[in-house]
Amino acid sequence: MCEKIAGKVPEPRRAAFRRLRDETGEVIDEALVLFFAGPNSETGEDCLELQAHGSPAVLQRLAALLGDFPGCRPAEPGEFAQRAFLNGKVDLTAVEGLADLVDAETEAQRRLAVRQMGGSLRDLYEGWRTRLVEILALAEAGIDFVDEGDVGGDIGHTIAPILEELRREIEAHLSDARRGERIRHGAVVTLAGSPNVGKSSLMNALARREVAIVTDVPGTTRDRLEVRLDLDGMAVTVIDTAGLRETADVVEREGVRRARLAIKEADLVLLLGAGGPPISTHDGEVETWRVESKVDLTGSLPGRRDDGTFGISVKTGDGVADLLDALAERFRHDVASSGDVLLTQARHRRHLSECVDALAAAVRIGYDGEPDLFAEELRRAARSLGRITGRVDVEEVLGAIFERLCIGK
Ligand SMILES: Nc1nc2c(c(=O)[nH]1)N(C=O)[C@@H](CNc1ccc(C(=O)N[C@@H](CCC(=O)O)C(=O)O)cc1)CN2
Ligand SMILES: Nc1nc2c(ncn2[C@@H]2O[C@H](COP(=O)(O)OP(=O)(O)OP(=O)(O)O)[C@@H](O)[C@H]2O)c(=O)[nH]1
Ligand SMILES: [Mg+2]
Repeated sequence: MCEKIAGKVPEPRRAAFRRLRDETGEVIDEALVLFFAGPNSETGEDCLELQAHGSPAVLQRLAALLGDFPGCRPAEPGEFAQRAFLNGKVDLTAVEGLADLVDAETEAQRRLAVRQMGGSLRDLYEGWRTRLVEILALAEAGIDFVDEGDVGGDIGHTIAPILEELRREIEAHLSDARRGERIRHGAVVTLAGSPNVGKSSLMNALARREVAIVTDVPGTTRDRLEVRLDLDGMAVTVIDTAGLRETADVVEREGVRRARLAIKEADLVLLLGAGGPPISTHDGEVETWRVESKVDLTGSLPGRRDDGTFGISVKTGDGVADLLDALAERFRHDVASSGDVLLTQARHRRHLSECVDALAAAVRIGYDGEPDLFAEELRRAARSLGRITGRVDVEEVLGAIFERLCIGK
């Protein structure tokens, strides 16, 4: 430890009150000081915290004084987490969990992130990797000693079902209907329909503020507008779009093109119409709910109807709460599953798919078919799992993960 502060550092993990002074003895601030002795700290290194009053003047003066300490400099973005990783305190999935926790807006996002930070994914993936490495050891023992004649024998029969079981487990984890990723990113609900049907009015009602311009001129909305809602713990992005119609106006035509894109990327489309025949979105793929708007004018029934459609009036407010309830209900399953061990990143999905491919190749080749090639596929499968937690080929994934974290994390 630096000799300037030796003897003045409080006992580890006990907050102490200290007056922070400059060289002349002038008091800069009154602070709480907390010392963590490595390796029992967040980064695994010695950490000294000065919990001062956060005004710009105090921080600037402290930063300047600390800059004079040998080896002291401001942290790079994500450097604390990076050091924790490099010192073996956490794996990559825990760092990703921490980054998600810092960004979490809803209860489902928080719960998913905190579990991941606590090692839920690391345990799962490292567990699979350990099993693979054991099988690999068995296979390699067979390969190495095959000339000696005795170990080879039945290895192929022993290994095949274990590999199949592993592959099945990983595939089940992969086919989760993207629940984890949807919780993390938020579900997307797109408001669509002809011009003037009240999409932007509904948007404003859902957002409880005037996000979108509303006028009685058809074709008012051209840009795509987004708001984030917290529906009983689920993050939902609602997108308002340009009314769908053929038009010679170049600007509006671009708006309609973007509206169609927003419909494609939606988890759910609310297709608004002022009664009359249903409007086609030209896309049967996306789940679509029909919403009859302006029921105060038509006299139609507000709320959810027996045929699954909704009636709303943004003017009187009738039916809007029912629609919100139904949306929350629609995503309740996702919120409930935030306590499960879920895949949360496309990065995990990619490596897991590689792993499954390699396992399938290994099974196809078979230990008895071509032991060297078989073992090579198993190594490829283990490497893919190792990349998720950061046990191998770390460099290429590091930057992408750590730069998401803010300075000082
Ligand atoms: N004041 C303060 N609050 C904070 C942080 C911090 O660094 N300082 N954190 C910053 O992100 C978070 C807490 N994260 C922490 C993570 C690990 C350890 C730690 O001392 N770990 C030891 C002992 C663990 C234990 O007692 O179980 C270790 O891992 O060995 C401390 C804080 C949120 N709140
Ligand atoms: N009476 C009544 N008028 C409504 C209701 N909802 C919207 N309006 C009116 O309908 C007109 C069009 O509303 P908008 O929300 O701008 O419609 P839009 O679908 O966004 O229209 P575009 O952006 O042009 O596609 C405005 O004059 C609104 O005040 C409603 O529930 N009842
Ligand atoms: Mg509009």
